[in-house]
Amino acid sequence: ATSFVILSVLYDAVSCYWSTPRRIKKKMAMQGVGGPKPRPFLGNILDVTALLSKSTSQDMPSISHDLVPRLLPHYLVWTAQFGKRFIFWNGIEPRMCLAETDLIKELLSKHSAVTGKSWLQQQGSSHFIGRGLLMANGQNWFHQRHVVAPAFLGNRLKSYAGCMVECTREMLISLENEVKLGRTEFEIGEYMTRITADIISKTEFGSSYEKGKQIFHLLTTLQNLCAQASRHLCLPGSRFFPSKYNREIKALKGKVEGLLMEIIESRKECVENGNDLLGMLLNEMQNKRDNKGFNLNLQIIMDECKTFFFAGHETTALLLTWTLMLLATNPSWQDKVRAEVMAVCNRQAPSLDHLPKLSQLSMVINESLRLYPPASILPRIAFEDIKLGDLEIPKGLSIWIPVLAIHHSEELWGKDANEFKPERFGSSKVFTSGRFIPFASGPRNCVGQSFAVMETKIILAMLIAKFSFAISQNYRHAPVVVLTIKPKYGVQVCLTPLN
Ligand code: HEM
Repeated sequence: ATSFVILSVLYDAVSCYWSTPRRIKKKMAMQGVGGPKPRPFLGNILDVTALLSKSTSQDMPSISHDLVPRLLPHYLVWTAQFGKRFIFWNGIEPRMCLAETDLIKELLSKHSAVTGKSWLQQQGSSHFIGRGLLMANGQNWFHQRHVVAPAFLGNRLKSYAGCMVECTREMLISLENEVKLGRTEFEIGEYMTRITADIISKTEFGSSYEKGKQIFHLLTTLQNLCAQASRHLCLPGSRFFPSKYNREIKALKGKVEGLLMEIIESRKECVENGNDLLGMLLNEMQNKRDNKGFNLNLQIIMDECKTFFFAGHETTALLLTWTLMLLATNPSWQDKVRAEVMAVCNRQAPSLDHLPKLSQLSMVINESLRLYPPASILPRIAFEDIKLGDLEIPKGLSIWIPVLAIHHSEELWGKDANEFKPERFGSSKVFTSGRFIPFASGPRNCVGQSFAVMETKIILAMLIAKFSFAISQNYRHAPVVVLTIKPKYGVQVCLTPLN
């Protein structure tokens, strides 16, 4: 029996590290899809790192939005060499870059049930978000999505607006107080990170939100540690090494889950009344307890809570930060949006009736999502052989959709693709062409999209009505990618209160 186990482990290792990737490579090569030569175990990781460290070694010379040469230099090098479709290797995982919008649309809609998140991705994030919705696959994903989606729709979604307004009011008071004390320059990204954390903590945990914020603080540290540790994942068995990272990760994970359990325990008696996200999940767990089907257990509930924070907090903060940078450097659009907010809201806090009327603001937000999409890449893996357009995609192939490159493509957007021109979102045609995918598309799109847009509109409308802002001399334009697109040194703006 022991030799059988050893043989089967050996077989799995050879299959995972050698024969499967080579089978995939051969099948794609036969269809004319080539790519750069990989190194053993590391694939093309070193090529990507070298190109990126060169392209991001300095700040951008001006506030230009031409981000692809800086943030996806490998995409440019390899498309020039191999065409629109090419395969590169992230360690042992072959990845096909797919930039054709009709094929992307087909993949994300028609094939959503037989594609999902790869083992490598799940491993990289397993300690901080586990198998929450973002990393779930197959039937588990399907059930989790059905449980979670109602929390982001209709009246439930609307019920979060009051909390968003309240958190923004608090932020504006603190900004006003600092201005009164003589401060003029603010790193606005810090404020946006804090307000989106406040909002998600309150909507997730209701009255336990202070403890929620403590959890989120630990989760951020955990996420950074996991990002560092995942660089070594290409080495077989590395996740089992008792390294310093792995020990720290384990300890932090235990602390986060301990605190989450404390909140859950304290809520046991009042589960029925929970009108926050956690309450909804706990209710669902009680209702379905006797069902034979999908079991929403405490571990999944904890993973879901961590996932909402991870997926919803930094992305929205970055959307707000980049939009403020764009408005600070385009004063005519700032004036236009302010005039619209004044006309629609008439010095009141934005209400649910006001939000759809803020069309100039929507156009600016969309243009910001196009130029600076927080999620710059969409990854998928094929769980079965798929026929995609003229391509036969073999089971096990990872597909890498370069959202940033699609959003900046001159072929798709015209010669002014790298310019800030919100007016291009004046027509609804933009949304059907498949070239605008900041929230992905199809059944597995962002479940929090409406939440994020509502939050962004409320915060920006309230901020723009209180302050005018200009970019500071100290701002250094240096976007970098660390999972999301970030301003390396923050965004410094000078605020002037409006009367
Ligand atoms: C501007 C803000 C946001 C952006 C740009 C964004 C973008 C995205 C994208 C591109 C995906 C697909 C990822 C993939 O499948 O690889 C996604 C999924 C997801 N997002 Fe968002 N998101 C934002 C805000 C939010 C918020 C506020 C929440 C929740 C409170 C949220 C929760 C999720 C979840 C749970 C998923 C996984 C959905 C699934 O796989 O079914 N997101 N988001």
